[in-house]
Amino acid sequence: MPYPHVLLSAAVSLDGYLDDTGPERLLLSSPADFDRVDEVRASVDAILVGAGTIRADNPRLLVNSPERRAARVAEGRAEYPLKVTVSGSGDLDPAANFWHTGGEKILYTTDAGAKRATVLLGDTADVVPLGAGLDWRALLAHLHDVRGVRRLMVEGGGTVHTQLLQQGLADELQLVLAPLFVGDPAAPRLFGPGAYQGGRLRLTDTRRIEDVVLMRYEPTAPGTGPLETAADRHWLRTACELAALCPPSDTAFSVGAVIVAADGTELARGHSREGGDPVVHAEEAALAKLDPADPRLPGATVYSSLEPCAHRASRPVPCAGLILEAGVRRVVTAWREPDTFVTAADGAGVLAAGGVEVVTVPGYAALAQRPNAHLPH
Ligand SMILES: NC(=O)C1=CN([C@@H]2O[C@H](COP(=O)(O)OP(=O)(O)OC[C@H]3O[C@@H](n4cnc5c(N)ncnc54)[C@H](OP(=O)(O)O)[C@@H]3O)[C@@H](O)[C@H]2O)C=CC1
Ligand SMILES: Nc1c(N[C@@H]2O[C@H](COP(=O)(O)O)[C@@H](O)[C@H]2O)[nH]c(=O)[nH]c1=O
Repeated sequence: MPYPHVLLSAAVSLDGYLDDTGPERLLLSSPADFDRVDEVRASVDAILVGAGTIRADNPRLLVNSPERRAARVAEGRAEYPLKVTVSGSGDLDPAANFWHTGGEKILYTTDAGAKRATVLLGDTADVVPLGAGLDWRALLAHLHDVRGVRRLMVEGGGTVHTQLLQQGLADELQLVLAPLFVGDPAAPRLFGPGAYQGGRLRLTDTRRIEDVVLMRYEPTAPGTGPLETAADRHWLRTACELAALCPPSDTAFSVGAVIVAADGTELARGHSREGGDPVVHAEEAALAKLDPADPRLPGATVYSSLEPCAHRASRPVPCAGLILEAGVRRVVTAWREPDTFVTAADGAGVLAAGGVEVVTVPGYAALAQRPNAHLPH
């Protein structure tokens, strides 16, 4: 199920706080950084904040630059991004600036919250109940499928940021570190307690902006169950892109594969026909780079642009068998094998029968097929 690209944005003090406990919003960003935030807002389809931020800050969440708004309109987009909020209670102040500035507004809430919010808000906003609880995946799917949102900027607060990161739904973090301290344990923190990915995130950019530092990160750790995470999509895209390195062939697929440890460390990568071997497969090439006794293998995820093979003429063991032998318990793939070379190959079935969690992400099938466009499938 496709979701928007989710960008978490926040400014944080040196001691990790998002705000103080005073009545006014704490300005952590510098003037130039607020302008950068405005630029990011102008680039997205929707901006989301939690109900706690509406209560604490009474934000407008506008694109303030007239030039940026004009550019959006010139591109055929709405002048302002869609404004999105979440509330379990539905207890929202109808006089808040959020509802009376900018473009369209949407509230995601519970069934009980929707009853309360509808009374309070009338037709000021589109009120969308998501059931007894608030399911973030349902929210993201609704934004993508019903509202056409492809890029979502999340501007907090900490409760919302924490959930999206812990549930593996954040594609990107844009954090600004401000040179000041809050020092009040009652103040809201950027990230709360709970289960985060182990290991390190990927640092993709740093930039000095006056006296603050912008840091951009991407989560790296694979998901752990049947649902794909943002990090899974990142690694699967890498696998698909690796297939471009394959020497051309009219008699075999071009496939890329990456093996990633549970903490997000890349262990090995490979592609079809790598290193002058005319028949080696991507998963096989990647696994061959690892010690079979590597203790990280049982917790690792194999990403392969094409479903691992179930039958081979050129080798004794197909890739599904190699993966089982390696003790890997999770495989993420973009494209189920068509009948081009082997009829009814079912590598996913072989893996599942061996106890491996196989996750297929159809949204990446076109990318996996691109280097194989000359083959019938
Ligand atoms: N420095 C910065 O960059 C930023 C700072 N901030 C600061 O953050 C603080 C607010 O953060 P915080 O208090 O964590 O509030 P949030 O903005 O994260 O909102 C939390 C509220 O959202 C609703 N909500 C969130 N998740 C769920 C869920 N799974 N199910 C149901 N409802 C949910 C609930 O609303 P309800 O209570 O209605 O049920 C909850 O109380 C403010 O002080 C603000 O200034 C905010 C944004 C950016
Ligand atoms: N304090 C703080 C942020 N706070 C965010 O900005 C929102 C208010 O924006 P506006 O409606 O335009 O005034 C607020 O609700 C919160 O999401 N953001 C930042 O980049 N840096 C900061 O220092």
